[in-house]
Amino acid sequence: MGLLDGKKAVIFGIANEKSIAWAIAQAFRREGAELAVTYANETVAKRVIPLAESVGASLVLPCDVRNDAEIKDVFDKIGRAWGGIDVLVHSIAFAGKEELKGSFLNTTREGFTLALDISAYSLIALMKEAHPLMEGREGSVLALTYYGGQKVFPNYNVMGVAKAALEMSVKYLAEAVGSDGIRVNAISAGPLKTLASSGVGGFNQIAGHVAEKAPLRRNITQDEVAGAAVYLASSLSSGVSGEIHFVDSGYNIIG
Ligand SMILES: CCCCCCc1ccc(Oc2ccc(Oc3cccc(O)n3)cc2)c(O)c1
Repeated sequence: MGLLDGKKAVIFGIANEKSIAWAIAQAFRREGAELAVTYANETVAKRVIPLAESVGASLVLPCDVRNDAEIKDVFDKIGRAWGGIDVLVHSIAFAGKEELKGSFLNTTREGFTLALDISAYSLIALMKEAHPLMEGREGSVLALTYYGGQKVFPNYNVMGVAKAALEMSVKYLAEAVGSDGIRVNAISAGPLKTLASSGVGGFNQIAGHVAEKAPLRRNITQDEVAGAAVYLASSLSSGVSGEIHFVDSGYNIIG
């Protein structure tokens, strides 16, 4: 008896075996969910397709979230195959590498626009197409965020602004779709070594600081984020919406 038995879940953002989204896919499968997986581009395809097959994904589709036609195509295909969606996981972000180090003052208009488009607006773009497939199914939408969207972490720069926008979008979306029985939440994960984190200046220093100062005196794992994702995807969290749920060894409570 799995917590997600019979649930149809689409997961955006697996890039490789270190991805948070990959740990979520495995945990969802263990709990009985049926999976659809999307990948950003042909570069990551060669890693994602074998992973998706190994976890028995029913659908594996390309999706560049900057492209509204591709997003529409993904949900058309899922709608035809499944008739509906119960869970949507958004684990997507990007900023130019030159924006993720040095002074925030160096942020460019195009760097800002790109980061906000991919890392924040994309949740709204996905929800617009997913909404008709999710209404009335007590659906759950999950996004991934970081504390740098609430407090300043040098180098995180424009990604912090994007995460602030993402977190408020989670709340406005929760209000917009709540009457259709759809919940929208985010998991704010502590620093994790992923393909993405290699692009953020000062990552190792922050991860070391967390291990020293966080209540649990250690960094978290992808699997711990996945456990919270199962809870937020399942009916155990049926009363929770518009929430930013920290999985960070408690670091965010430290002054
Ligand atoms: C200074 C803060 C250190 C802790 C950062 C924790 C973290 C690690 C990874 C995170 O996810 C991303 C995703 C994409 C991203 O943009 C990238 C990643 C690699 C290359 C590149 O050009 N952009 C940056 C961070 C994230 O949002 C937060």
